Amino acid sequence: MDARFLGIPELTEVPAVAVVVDVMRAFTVAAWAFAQGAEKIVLAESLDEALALKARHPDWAALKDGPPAPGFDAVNSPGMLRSVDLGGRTVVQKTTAGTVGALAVKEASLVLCASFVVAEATARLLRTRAGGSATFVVTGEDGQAEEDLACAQYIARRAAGTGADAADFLRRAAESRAAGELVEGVREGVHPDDVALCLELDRFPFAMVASVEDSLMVLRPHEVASPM
Ligand SMILES: O=C(O)[C@H](CS(=O)(=O)O)OP(=O)(O)O
Ligand SMILES: [Mg+2]
Repeated sequence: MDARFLGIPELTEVPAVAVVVDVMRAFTVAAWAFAQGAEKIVLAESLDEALALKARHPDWAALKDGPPAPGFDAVNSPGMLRSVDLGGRTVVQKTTAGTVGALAVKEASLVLCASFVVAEATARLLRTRAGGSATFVVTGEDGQAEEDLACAQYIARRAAGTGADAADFLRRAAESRAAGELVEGVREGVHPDDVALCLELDRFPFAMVASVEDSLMVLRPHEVASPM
């Protein structure tokens, strides 16, 4: 597979196929939201847009990163979200890196949002749909976030059918600055299990596909059949 790895500021043209990677924590959280029953996730451009959507749809659940805030129902923490029943609900998500990265490639023909918990399903979907090339958006730290780069490189290797020892990639993520900040309590809205949950390889069998629906960027789970 012809894979390019770019930070959000480096996205100067619209890629055909984009894989937007945010391990800690937006797209681990998104996968957990689907596991908890969410029907879809609307990726909001701003906190104000998230609140406006919530005001228009009071039954939707609004989620942001950082500390809890008035008007929001949840924070960007897989450890906290895994005990919330989201059956049939729409979630509105706004975070610092992940949702921004997905919105930056909203015009691509195929947009996948990914993390380690959906790595194999994402790679499998790429094998069938990518046509041999993909741009991986490394959302954290302007493309330098080690947890996102490691996950992107792992998925690219799996999509190419190249052998990849997951342990090396997971170790890089575990030693990343983001993991350290989450463990040390530098970041807010954190559950003690968050880092471990972000490092659970292939916890979920679905990939996550984002597309524009009624002018909103909407993320949905996409079941990927296992090879026979
Ligand atoms: O919630 C997160 O882990 C980060 C935000 S911050 O670095 O904690 O402020 O957002 P994400 O978009 O999920 O990287
Ligand atoms: Mg991140």
